[in-house]
Amino acid sequence: MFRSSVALTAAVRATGVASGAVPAAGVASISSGKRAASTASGFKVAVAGASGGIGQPLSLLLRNSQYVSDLRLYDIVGAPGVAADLSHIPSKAGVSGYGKDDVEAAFADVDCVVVPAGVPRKPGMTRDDLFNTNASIVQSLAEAIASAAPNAFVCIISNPVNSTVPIVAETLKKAGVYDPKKVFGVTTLDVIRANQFVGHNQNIDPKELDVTVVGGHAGTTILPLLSQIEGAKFTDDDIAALTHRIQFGGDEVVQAKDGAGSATLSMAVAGARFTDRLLAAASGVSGIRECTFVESNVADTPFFSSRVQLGPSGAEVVEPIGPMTAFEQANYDEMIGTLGDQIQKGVDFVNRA
Ligand SMILES: NC(=O)c1ccc[n+]([C@@H]2O[C@H](COP(=O)([O-])OP(=O)(O)OC[C@H]3O[C@@H](n4cnc5c(N)ncnc54)[C@H](O)[C@@H]3O)[C@@H](O)[C@H]2O)c1
Ligand SMILES: O=C(O)C[C@H](O)C(=O)O
Repeated sequence: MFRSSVALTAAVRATGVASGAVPAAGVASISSGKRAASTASGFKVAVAGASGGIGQPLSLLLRNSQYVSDLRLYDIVGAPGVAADLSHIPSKAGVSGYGKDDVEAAFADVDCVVVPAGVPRKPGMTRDDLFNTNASIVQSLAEAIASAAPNAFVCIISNPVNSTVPIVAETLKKAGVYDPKKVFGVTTLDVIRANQFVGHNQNIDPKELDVTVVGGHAGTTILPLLSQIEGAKFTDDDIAALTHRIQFGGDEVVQAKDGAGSATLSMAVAGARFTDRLLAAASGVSGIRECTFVESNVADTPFFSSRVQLGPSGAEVVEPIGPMTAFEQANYDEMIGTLGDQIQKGVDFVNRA
């Protein structure tokens, strides 16, 4: 009743991460530091930044995904240790860890690379303040993907997403391997926050919701379309307060962690949900529609997060934004220039002289 018009529940049940499904018990066949050979049907998935605050719980969740047969953990520090730890969790799937100099081996022929590598915010910082450090990290990882896994899906978590996704796209273009259907900015945390905050406001189970959140992933560029939630009834004050909380939910966590980083556990759940659904769609499960930041022409910027129909080739159909209220349109009009500037900043970074 309250859901957006999507086949959400079926998709959740079909994928497994959300329900914590673990494949049948077996002996982990791969020890850390070695290249994995798949022992179960599924996809080869690499996590870049696997030892970090997001990387570890995300890898744990992906370890339990029915769609992952070979999990490669890459980080400049600590990945073999994380892989050794995960390898003791019963699964037929392989898991292996790779250090600083082994990025090519980590990514070799994988089907999907998920990237939570890079520094997180501290209180008082914007996501854009991370650009100077994270732009180079993401660019170098994109170069390795272009070389070792040119056909892989690439799921970018590293901030500022509004700029790091264009950096990946431009880097892959330069290498001649860019497929716009395969590069995704992971904005799922905005969606799960919206589900949680709206669910409590409307007194319904947040797990029954799948709020459409469009735009980008930074402050006012995050635009939840609360008017598109079927059956919900909001006051104008609710809409203003919920919209602001969804836009600035990241700041709540940064402030509460008080210098120790930003959202990690909720992001791991969001990253695992997106990856699992992408892989489910790639394996032939139909009807999967997720909000994600992709190249498209549905808005006035070359990249935009909106609902995307996922399939074997990736982003198969980018759906239009749909009807917006005057409040939502005003928010869109106010932020779209900023979003365009942040995208252009990423493009310029790669194409600088
Ligand atoms: N998209 C989102 O919704 C979202 C949500 C939360 C955090 N983030 C972003 O995710 C990133 C990671 O956050 P975190 O809390 O996990 O940070 P973290 O510092 O805990 O972990 C980052 C990891 O990246 C690794 N790393 C650094 N350079 C690397 C490289 N060149 N190759 C491989 N690994 C490298 C580090 O060694 C570290 O283990 C940040 O940029 C943060 O802003 C995005
Ligand atoms: O807020 C941050 O810096 C991390 C992340 O983008 C979030 O939305 O929690």
